[in-house]
Amino acid sequence: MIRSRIEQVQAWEALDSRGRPTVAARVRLTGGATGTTRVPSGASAGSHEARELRDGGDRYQGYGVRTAVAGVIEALEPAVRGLDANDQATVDAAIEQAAADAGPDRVGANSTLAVSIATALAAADQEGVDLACRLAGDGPLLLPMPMINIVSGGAHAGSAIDLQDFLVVPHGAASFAEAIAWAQAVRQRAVEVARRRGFEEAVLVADEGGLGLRLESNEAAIGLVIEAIEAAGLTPGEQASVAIDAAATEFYAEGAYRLAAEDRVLTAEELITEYAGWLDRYPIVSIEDPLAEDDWAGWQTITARLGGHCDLIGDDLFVTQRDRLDRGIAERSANAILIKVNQNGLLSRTQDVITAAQRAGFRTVVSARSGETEDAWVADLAVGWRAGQIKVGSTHRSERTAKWNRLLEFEATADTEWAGWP
Ligand SMILES: C=C(OP(=O)(O)O)C(=O)O
Ligand SMILES: [Mg+2]
Repeated sequence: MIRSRIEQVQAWEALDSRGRPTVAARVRLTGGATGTTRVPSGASAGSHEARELRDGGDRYQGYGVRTAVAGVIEALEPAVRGLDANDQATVDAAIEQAAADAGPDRVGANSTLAVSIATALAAADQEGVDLACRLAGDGPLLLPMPMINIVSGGAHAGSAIDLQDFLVVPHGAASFAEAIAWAQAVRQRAVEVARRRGFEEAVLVADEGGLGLRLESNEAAIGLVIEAIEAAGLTPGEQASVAIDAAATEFYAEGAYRLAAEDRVLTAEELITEYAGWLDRYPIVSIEDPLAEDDWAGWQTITARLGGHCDLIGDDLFVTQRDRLDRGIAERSANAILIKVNQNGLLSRTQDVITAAQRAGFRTVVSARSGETEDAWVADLAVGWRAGQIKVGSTHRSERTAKWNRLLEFEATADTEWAGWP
């Protein structure tokens, strides 16, 4: 008997970290192994992402996923039952075909990802190894450099400021554990810095655990992170620097970038000049989504101007889709990519995207979503695919610490390499 055949797929509604329903699934194999997962969900989602299916109507204010759960049971389980879970590509192809046959009103990317990931976890369970080891094959596991949210704005913090994330990158750390310890100290000090500036609400955390502060400008958030780095006893630029996720699609409309917190409207050229000024004044190692998802011309301009100075990471630009990445590589738009498996909807296709990006010399950052769960497998993806960097939120929310703790466990118990600043 082949013990790794898929015998059963179960699915149900679980809750994500925003308290919204999300699809959960369990895959059981003939040998008794199981894989269980809950899928994450974005708030500042790109419009070209694989679509998650939501019920609409009044139930859970339109956030229910009963239809997506039914899609797993009725459309996907019959398609994958009997397949070998060790053959992820064949399972994913069957999921993709069944999803296409059923149509987007019955099966969403949240349905397909649940089965795809649960299959990979079941196969790892059957083999008695971590998912990271299966993904790495014979290669060594690489612990990624973390970037950790300190100040939040945009869709994750009630638009307190316009740009979405101001993060710390502890690139001078000698190990992953030291990197987390430094980042945690910076996050802790940021609360004190904010209180000194009169922000009593600095105890409030945004969706990914950053501080949601109504600062006087977006640039002020950079200054606050730098001050917190210094307060933690670290040297900005040498031991720790700033990363930004502008999530610019969220403040772009009709050809212009509107910074509401500063009452300014900028063209792409003016916004690029703004970023260039920040790069002159502060140690900034990366800017994610500096421009909107379809502003390809702006992306070309910023990559030509600033690509030699920092990572320009495409999130909403690429949405972990191969065709958009290929265009970015050909046109020299961006020099790095954010990898979010639920933007794609299938594990093996996501692996194809990160492999293509690495071959093209792009930096790669595996990322969680703003709506997360206690699942930690995103850490396995980063380590097994040797991404080099990871972004899963702050050190102050347990759906985030689940991932940091998984990486700390890898460092303490497995044979790993430390990416350092890749
Ligand atoms: C993680 C992010 O946010 P969301 O999940 O809301 O898209 C992001 O924009 O990088
Ligand atoms: Mg982003």
